[in-house]
Amino acid sequence: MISIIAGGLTLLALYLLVDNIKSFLLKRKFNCRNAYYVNDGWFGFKTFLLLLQNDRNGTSSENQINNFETVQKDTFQIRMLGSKKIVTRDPENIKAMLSTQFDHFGIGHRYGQLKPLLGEGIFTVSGEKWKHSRAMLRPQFTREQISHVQMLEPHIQNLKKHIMQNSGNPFDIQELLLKFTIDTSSDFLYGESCNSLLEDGSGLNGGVKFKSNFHKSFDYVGKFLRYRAIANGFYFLVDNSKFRDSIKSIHHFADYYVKKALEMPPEELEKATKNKFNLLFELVKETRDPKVLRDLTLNILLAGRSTTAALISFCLYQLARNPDIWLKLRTEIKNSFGSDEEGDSRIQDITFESLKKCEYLRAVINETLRLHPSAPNNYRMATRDTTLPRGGGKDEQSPLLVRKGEIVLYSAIAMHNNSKIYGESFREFKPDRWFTNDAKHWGWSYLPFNGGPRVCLGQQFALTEASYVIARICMMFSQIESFESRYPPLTELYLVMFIKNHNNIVLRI
Ligand code: HEM
Repeated sequence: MISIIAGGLTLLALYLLVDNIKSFLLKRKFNCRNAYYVNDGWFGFKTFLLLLQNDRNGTSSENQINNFETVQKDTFQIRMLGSKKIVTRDPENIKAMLSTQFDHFGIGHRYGQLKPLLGEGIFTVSGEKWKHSRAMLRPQFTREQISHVQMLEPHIQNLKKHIMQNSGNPFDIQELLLKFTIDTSSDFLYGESCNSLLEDGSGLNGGVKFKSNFHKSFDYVGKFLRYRAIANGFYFLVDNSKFRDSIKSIHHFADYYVKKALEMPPEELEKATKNKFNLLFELVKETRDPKVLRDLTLNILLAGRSTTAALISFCLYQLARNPDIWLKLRTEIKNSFGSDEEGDSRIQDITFESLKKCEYLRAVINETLRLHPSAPNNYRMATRDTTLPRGGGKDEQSPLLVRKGEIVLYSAIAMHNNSKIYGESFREFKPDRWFTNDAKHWGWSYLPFNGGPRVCLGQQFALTEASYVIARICMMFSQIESFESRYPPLTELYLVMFIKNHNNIVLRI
């Protein structure tokens, strides 16, 4: 027995020795230097516990920004639970991973982590499968941009009813926005909304009781998946029966519509598509595999619903804190589309194109996503031995060796909050910065939607939907006030960053 253990240890020592020699030679070959090393002295256990603590306290996004400021580096190395990780906010390194060296980096354990909910879809797969998924979905997004705004108005009316019920008292807009975006997403994806905003229980659509189950299940699973992502390669340990039951109820929802679409005769399907766009009907023309249809639509739902709700929620939080900006934005919107107050609302004039012309609105949204990116951090895993262009050595100008299987964490929120890029006012909400010359040079330093081949497919969709909601709120209400005194606010991170607990605001006509 002792000889087996001794043999095993010798083999391990030999493997480590050979691996270290390989690293040494690769570093020499590519002129690499090491990145600054943040060592907690406990094999990364303290770092991990701190991460969980910050998560609980709502300070994890703040902590990400502070970590870079503390070490005064744009790239550093840490050890978490024994394994080395490179952490970066350097735009050059992020660009390399997402674009110029796209093939050298993959999405790591994402498939296993998200598979129970998403199966094989654009968000979870790589290589040829990903290319196929993306090629199938891309045409739907260009078409969709044109037709989607009119579809939003009935849901705006449902949202307004809730706001009016609070008649000038604080209420949690974030909760309502999550319902709003699941209503609009289900409408867009399946041609029928789950109508979670309707108070009359009319979630009983077509005999399936979605209302209470669907959005609650989706929220629960979203939270749970975050912990599977944190567990990294050990994601399979993060599981419970509520998680599995919630997924069943989400699948039940999607399968109901998929079955309905597959049972439709082709002429009826064609007629229905002409009346009103929905993604499922378009995809049924490409494939009749129910599992593929479920996976594709749920991937879009996960990617697009909470991210857009978070953007609108943070935007209203900022507008409520900044009366001058609210006034300036309302003036632009009133000039373009009128207002309820003046009795000259021109909802029919709000289109994809006319919203794009509202420059101040776009600057307000850009600035919201700079300070509060819905996906504040992300990671990639090296698929081969490779390098990153910067981060090595004291001056961080030397390349950095990344061995196959190593994880590089990148933080959009820390990059967006870097004074070297955004100047001394980097913490302030200043939409006007988007009209300065500096803005022309931000490029890869501004990355709310990622970049490169896996850039967000729904970027225009999300910007249009958020612009529409914010424009309509400006038209319907003359005053906005916030009851969240903390700045920056405490946040919670599931897969998407939200304001922790509630975003309590008041809207008055
Ligand atoms: C403010 C709203 C949104 C933000 C900030 C956002 C951000 C992102 C980011 C950062 C990624 C890259 C994830 C990664 O590769 O690791 C992504 C991917 C994606 N997003 Fe969005 N997103 C938003 C809304 C939407 C919407 C509304 C849709 C669809 C309706 C959508 C569809 C997708 C899809 C399909 C991908 C995967 C692309 C691929 O891997 O090829 N997103 N999004």
